[in-house]
Amino acid sequence: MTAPLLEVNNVTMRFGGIVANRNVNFCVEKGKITALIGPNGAGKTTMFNCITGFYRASEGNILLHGEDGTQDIGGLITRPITGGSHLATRAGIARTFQNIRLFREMSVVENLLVAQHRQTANNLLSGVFSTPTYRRAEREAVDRAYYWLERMHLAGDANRLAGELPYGRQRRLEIARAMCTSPKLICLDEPAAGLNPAETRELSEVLQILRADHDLTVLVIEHDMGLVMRISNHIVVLDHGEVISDGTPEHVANDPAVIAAYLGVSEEEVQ
Ligand SMILES: Nc1ncnc2c1ncn2[C@@H]1O[C@H](COP(=O)(O)OP(=O)(O)OP(=O)(O)O)[C@@H](O)[C@H]1O
Repeated sequence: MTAPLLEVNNVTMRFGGIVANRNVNFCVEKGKITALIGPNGAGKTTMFNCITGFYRASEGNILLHGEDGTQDIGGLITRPITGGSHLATRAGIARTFQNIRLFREMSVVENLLVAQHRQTANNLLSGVFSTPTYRRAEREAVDRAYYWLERMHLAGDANRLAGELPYGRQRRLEIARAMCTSPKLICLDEPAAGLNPAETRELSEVLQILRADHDLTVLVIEHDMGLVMRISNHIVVLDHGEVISDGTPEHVANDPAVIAAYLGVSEEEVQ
């Protein structure tokens, strides 16, 4: 096992009396594709929201390791005054959403430039006076946007309105936008939802290319088991908020606890 990029340690997340995640532990290895799966209501999206800094876990911690040290995601989002989920993005965690959230009235390329706002907007004065540093940052942002459009096979759509793209392309645009933040870890929430089989195949190729060519680490929630088994190096299974299985695709696919959870029967009935 290579070094973990992300560690989820004893995370419990409560909404009043509802326990969405209970004492969850798992690691995301650097340069691998890890899938988080489980039946509906298992707590996958809640876990994602904790990892990406949208929620502060009620208990436990989530650590992102990097060459620049270790960041505690819960600590970043609750930092006094400046804290928030943007600090998780800044630390190197990007995400896409179950329901696509693009700027629909902006062009495709504008969506990618907005994502790079932090890199380009050094300060107000450099923008007003269009200093050489500011112009270089702008050029780099445009280059990065077109680079990811090419990689996601969207270059021909650069000037179309994002909201006018077919659904499968909008999904790829969300991934391109996340990649423009130069993440260490990209978290994809049901990227194949609503895609037809051809689009799903294309998505699986894109994810494998991202991992192989860019040494990217991917954490994905997905219900399409064909896709999960094809692309994942490691699978974590949640049921009723708890981890019930963790291992290779072969291990998880043959685990009686996982089969029971998906069939809605007890483990003894499967064995
Ligand atoms: N903001 C919230 N307030 C109260 N309960 C919540 C909230 N978010 C999630 N829950 C509850 O937590 C549990 C886990 O929900 P979650 O959305 O994380 O599951 P999931 O595995 O992502 O489900 P699905 O596969 O259907 O998207 C559910 O019982 C859900 O009703």
